[in-house]
Amino acid sequence: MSGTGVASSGGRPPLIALTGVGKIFDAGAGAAPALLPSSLSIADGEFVVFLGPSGCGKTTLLRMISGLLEPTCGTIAIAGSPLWDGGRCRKELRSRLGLVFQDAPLLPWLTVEENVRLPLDLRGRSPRAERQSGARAMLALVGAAGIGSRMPHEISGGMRQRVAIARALSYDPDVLLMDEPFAALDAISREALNLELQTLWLATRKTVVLVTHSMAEAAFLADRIVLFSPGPGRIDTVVEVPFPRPRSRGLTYSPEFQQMVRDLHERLAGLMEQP
Ligand SMILES: Nc1ncnc2c1ncn2[C@@H]1O[C@H](COP(=O)(O)OP(=O)(O)OP(=O)(O)O)[C@@H](O)[C@H]1O
Repeated sequence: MSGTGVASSGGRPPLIALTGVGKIFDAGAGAAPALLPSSLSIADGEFVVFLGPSGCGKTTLLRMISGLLEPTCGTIAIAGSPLWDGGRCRKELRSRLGLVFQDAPLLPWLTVEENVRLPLDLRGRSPRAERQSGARAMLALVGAAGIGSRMPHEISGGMRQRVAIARALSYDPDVLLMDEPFAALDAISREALNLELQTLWLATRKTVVLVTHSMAEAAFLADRIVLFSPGPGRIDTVVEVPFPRPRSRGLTYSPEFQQMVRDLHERLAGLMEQP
């Protein structure tokens, strides 16, 4: 396992460039920073995982990259253009970012297919038939073909997360931002979805930024793992994951994989012990 405190994307041009990005929620006296200034470059097509203890600012940083939350300091650039412009998130850049959260907020009065189609329907730029076929193709891509006419309460938690991913992909974003997308699932479903997410990523080569607490999930999915120090958090180290793809379930039983998980554990424990 190699690690570096320099958060670069290995010489490739960054799709996402974070420079000194930090956040203080309440700038009043005594307010503690949620994230200390942090820098990172993410290349087009990379799979990056944010890993760190609770409260270290992973979600805060992901929300800032998604354009939902304005940084207190620093700059975020998407394909070389600043995401924020005079306190406003630039819509044309935000539309290049797809979001998936832990509990997929599907609208309960719409069918699965209507939920997936919703971003396209709201934009209304393409004909209805095209939106319908696009939504079906996205459901097939995430392993949820044939459930389009069901209602959200009729499908399992794993299926709901698949639907949320299909919806995020429906408008063909360049980047998929995922905040603990599988945390609420049982271990078997989570493992299956990790395998499917890898397959999806290999097929689409979207840039993915995923937040997790799971060291095994990070080691299985990531090209690079970004380790955060505890609160007030900041990006501490970036670790390259050497395992070739496609990665199989068998990899997780190998001594190399288990060593990597142990190393991650020790690094995080070391960060927790720092004064
Ligand atoms: N809206 C908010 N207002 C005030 N403080 C906040 C807000 N959101 C987060 N924080 C604080 O910012 C810090 C970082 O929170 P954040 O949710 O980003 O951490 P995290 O690493 O994602 O944690 P977890 O892994 O538990 O989800 C925490 O101290 C949290 O209490």
